[in-house]
Amino acid sequence: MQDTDIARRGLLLLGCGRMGSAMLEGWLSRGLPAEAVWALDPHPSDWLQAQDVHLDGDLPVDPAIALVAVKPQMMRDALPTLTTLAGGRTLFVSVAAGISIATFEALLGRQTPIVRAMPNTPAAIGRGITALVGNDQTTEMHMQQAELLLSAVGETVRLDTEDQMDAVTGTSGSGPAYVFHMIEALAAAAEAEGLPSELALRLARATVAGAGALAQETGTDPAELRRNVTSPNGTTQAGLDVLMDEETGLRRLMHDTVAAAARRSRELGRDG
Ligand SMILES: NC(=O)C1=CN([C@@H]2O[C@H](COP(=O)(O)OP(=O)(O)OC[C@H]3O[C@@H](n4cnc5c(N)ncnc54)[C@H](O)[C@@H]3O)[C@@H](O)[C@H]2O)C=CC1
Ligand SMILES: O=C(O)[C@@H]1CCC=N1
Repeated sequence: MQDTDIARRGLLLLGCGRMGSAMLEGWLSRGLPAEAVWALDPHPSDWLQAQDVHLDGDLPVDPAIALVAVKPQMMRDALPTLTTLAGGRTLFVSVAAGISIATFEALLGRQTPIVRAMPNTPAAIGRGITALVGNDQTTEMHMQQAELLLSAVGETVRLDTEDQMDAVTGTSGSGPAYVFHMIEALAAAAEAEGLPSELALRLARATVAGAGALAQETGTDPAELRRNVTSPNGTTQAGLDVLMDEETGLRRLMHDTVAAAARRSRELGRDG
């Protein structure tokens, strides 16, 4: 991140809570100089206050990117702080769930280049994935600049249309929480089988992390990886008979989970 337009002109972060901090942690650890970052947050965490970023002072004159990471419900209050930067050279990037490009254009003007993005918290360790889509004002250069920023904290993927964003939010934006709950549930089940809690959690955490890494690093079809674990009439088969039950199994639960999150994303877009 050194010697980039972002490092030279600056990055402005509006809202630096859980998601803003996860990304900022990733950028700083990948060489973005702290003095190139301006953060605005009325309730800065201890962690944020301990960074050498410009905190809650004047706006930078001409930041390359203004990244908006406030809650969707706070958007209408928070965004006017940045209107002096709208319609100029600064690229706006929003990570807010649900808030459409049209809403940003209404608040910032249609001349403003705006990228709507959906990252996730593994960005803190450089293992996030962010989906992006730009408005009519974003050029290929703007998209590449947003990708440069977000690829420093994980993978990036461009969407064909903005209406894919609600499903993306319900899948990869919220998805880490589903996986963390999987660790919790697996550990609780191990405890119920008599293991001490510390051992149960250690086994569950390493299993989810190891299986995720194996799927990611080999690129092998997860169904094949699953079959590789499953000996005919063995222990895994007995477990999967429960987990893959058509009526009560994980596929249906996950379907309903992602559908509920995507629906909430659409609601946030309507109601703020
Ligand atoms: N947490 C997550 O996993 C993800 C969150 N997001 C999006 O990121 C955004 C932030 O979410 P979180 O970080 O989870 O919430 P959060 O509540 O942890 O952070 C929001 C921050 O905004 C600050 N804030 C409130 N009013 C402000 C104002 N007027 N000006 C500047 N800052 C203000 C708050 O003090 C807080 O630190 C949301 O729009 C959410 O949809 C997107 C992807 C994943
Ligand atoms: O829960 C939320 O609304 C945010 C958006 C995706 C992940 N966290």
